[in-house]
Amino acid sequence: MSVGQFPVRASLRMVQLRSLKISFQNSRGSILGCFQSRCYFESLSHFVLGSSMSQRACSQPSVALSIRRFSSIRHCNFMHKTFPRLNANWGAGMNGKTNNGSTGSNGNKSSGNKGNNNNNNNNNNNNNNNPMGNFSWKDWVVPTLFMFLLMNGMGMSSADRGAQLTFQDFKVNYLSKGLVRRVVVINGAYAEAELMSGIPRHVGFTIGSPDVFDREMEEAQEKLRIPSNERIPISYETRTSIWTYIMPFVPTLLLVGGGYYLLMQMRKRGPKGTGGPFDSIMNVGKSKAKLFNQDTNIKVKFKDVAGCDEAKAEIMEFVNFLKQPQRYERLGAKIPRGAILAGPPGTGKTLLAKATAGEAGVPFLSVSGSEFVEMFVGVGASRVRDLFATARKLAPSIIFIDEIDAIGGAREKSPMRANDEKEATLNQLLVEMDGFDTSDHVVVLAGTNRSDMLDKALLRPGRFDRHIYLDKPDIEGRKAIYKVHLRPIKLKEPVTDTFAGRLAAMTPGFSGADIANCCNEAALIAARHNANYVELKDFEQAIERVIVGLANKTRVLSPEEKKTVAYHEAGHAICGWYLKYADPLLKVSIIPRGQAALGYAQYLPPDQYLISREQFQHKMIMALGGRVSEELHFPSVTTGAADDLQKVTKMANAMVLKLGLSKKLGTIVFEPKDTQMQVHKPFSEETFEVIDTEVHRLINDAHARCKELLTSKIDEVDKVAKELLKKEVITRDDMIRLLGPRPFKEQNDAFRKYLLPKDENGGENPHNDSGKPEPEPVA
Ligand SMILES: Nc1ncnc2c1ncn2[C@@H]1O[C@H](COP(=O)(O)OP(=O)(O)OP(=O)(O)O)[C@@H](O)[C@H]1O
Repeated sequence: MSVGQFPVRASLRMVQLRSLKISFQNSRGSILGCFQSRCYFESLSHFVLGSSMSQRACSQPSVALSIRRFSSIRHCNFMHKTFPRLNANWGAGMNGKTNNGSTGSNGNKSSGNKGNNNNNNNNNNNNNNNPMGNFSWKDWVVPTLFMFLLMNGMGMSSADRGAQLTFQDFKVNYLSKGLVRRVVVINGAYAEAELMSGIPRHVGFTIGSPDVFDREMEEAQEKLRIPSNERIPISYETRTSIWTYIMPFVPTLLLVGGGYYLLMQMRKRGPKGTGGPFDSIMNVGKSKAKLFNQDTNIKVKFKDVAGCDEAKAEIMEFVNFLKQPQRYERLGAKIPRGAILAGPPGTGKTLLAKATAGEAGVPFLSVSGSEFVEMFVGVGASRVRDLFATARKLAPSIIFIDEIDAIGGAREKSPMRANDEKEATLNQLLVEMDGFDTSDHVVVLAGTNRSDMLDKALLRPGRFDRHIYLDKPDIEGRKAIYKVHLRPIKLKEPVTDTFAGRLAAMTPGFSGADIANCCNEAALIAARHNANYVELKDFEQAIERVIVGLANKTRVLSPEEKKTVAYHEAGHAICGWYLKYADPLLKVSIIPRGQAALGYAQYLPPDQYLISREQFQHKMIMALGGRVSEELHFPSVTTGAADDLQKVTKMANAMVLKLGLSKKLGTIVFEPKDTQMQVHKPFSEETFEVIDTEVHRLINDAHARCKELLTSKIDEVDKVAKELLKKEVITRDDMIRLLGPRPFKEQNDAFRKYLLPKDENGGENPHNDSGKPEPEPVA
């Protein structure tokens, strides 16, 4: 009996048994199809044979994805399509039942007599309504493949094994009835009996061991009195599953597949345009330079770079060359290939390079020296090659390498300390700069804070022929930079020369970046107070914040500590007031600020390039003012002068060792360069002793002179300290009120020009601020 001729009786029995049904559903819950294990059909045939084995037979490994009432099989298109005859019979059976008034599989009550045609129509309707129709073959492939593999994975398909029995069942139902043609023992563990005819063709059962099975078969046949020449032949086979071959490769396949999938995911999720880490591996040798051109529109122009006119003039030549190369070439001039922009941090090197590109209107490739450095040898060199190749393609163009010291540092002489990757990168840079001739119209600009440590080969003419030094701006430079950065700031009045000059005078030693930061801070402070404009007081606060840090409100000093700080700062202030070469005093405060300062006195040093011996000595006396004041006013001194003492020692050492300002030691310098390690002392023991005594003498002298000064001004120190304790902050005006005008003319011209009130600094007082003759400086 074939499955196609499946009788109604059997199907009804199955409904009662609530047998297995495998269904595939998509994510929306629609049934894609269902699948009935062969064992299931085989088990049906056992019912037909009147066997009670079907339930056991259905205990085939659990392949069911969902177990439902068998009746819902009506929705299974797969069954309808695959087994049309079964489908027809099935429909007849089910509907035959419902026609009799019982509840149909879908719970609907049917009425009226409808023949098979109607049933088929119903089925067709069901098919049409079936959501499965919307799915493509792809929806079938994965689940079907999965099922196939799963069933193979169970060792052998149910078709291989036939119905599952016990040896006892086999003896009673098959052997004793003479239905068995032959038996095959598979893998020594499973016996498959081929039947004479009918369905199933095979039945099977597990055995303990072949020997025992042989014996039991012998005994069973003996008991059944089967003559020895008619005994069932038993053969032995070894069968292997497809999985036996596949399984060893599965971990590898999973690893490779998983890795590939992860890479793909990372690539998808990487930052836009970069392609994620996958791309970074692939493009490891590519230059990371950022390209700016007319499209990306470099908005920086020379007018935005203030206070470095000489540097601008130098670099302007590059711009002219890139704009009109023939003007130079027709006279046989070769334009310099590159320029090193050197100088302290924040002095506008990058800004100047950008402005050059902005003015020239040519592509600008900007890269940082550190971007060439990679763990792998050769990557840096490859990036350099790529950078220059790109620049040549885009010519005329500008390459800007910021922080070139990262790759251009002097090569190590000792092989022990050599760095292959760094040297390979530098060599490639040297080659590329030699390699392109001036007709390439590529200009290389490089920025560094440490031009002293660059390799000499890089600096020779023909490579970086121009060395442009950008120093911290002087008062006029600062004024110009303030004017640039005040442009976007909302002030009450338009920026005047005096306003910018006043700010510039208050910020000696500030770099362009400091000034930009200061302007921004002032705007932030004004915004914090909800002000409509940014005012001078906001700038003053911002400057104070940049110089000495934020007021430290959490650091609370005891009254005793506060008194010590007040006298300490008053000592500094008095020294500053009565010493001829002291810088103008702006403010004294005993409010703790920043990390360590418990108080501070703010002076305005001039832009000064030469310092005399007297000026040095006065600076040392001023620095010692705090400690000496403590000595004079308290029984014991504190640690508060640690920083001052460090400064004084440094100054004394510099005077003796570096500046030739010691009379005893004379004009000899012993200060080693910062870059060199000092192994041997470059002086004899006698000279060492002289140095030692000279340093001591200078400090002791300064201390004695400071003590002399503060003892003579003990009342003034007292007044200032008391005022400080009362107000915490005193200004120059308070000092004038307490002590009278300073007896010396201020040395700082910028201070006199922008910060001194007119009446204090009128043309009538050429000598000093008080109008009295200057006293003799403290000798
Ligand atoms: N001469 C200047 N004129 C106007 N603004 C300036 C000037 N110099 C510096 N700045 C301001 O300081 C910022 C930082 O300057 P820049 O990056 O050019 O400094 P740098 O010299 O390259 O510093 P580093 O050596 O640390 O790289 C600039 O964006 C600009 O706002």
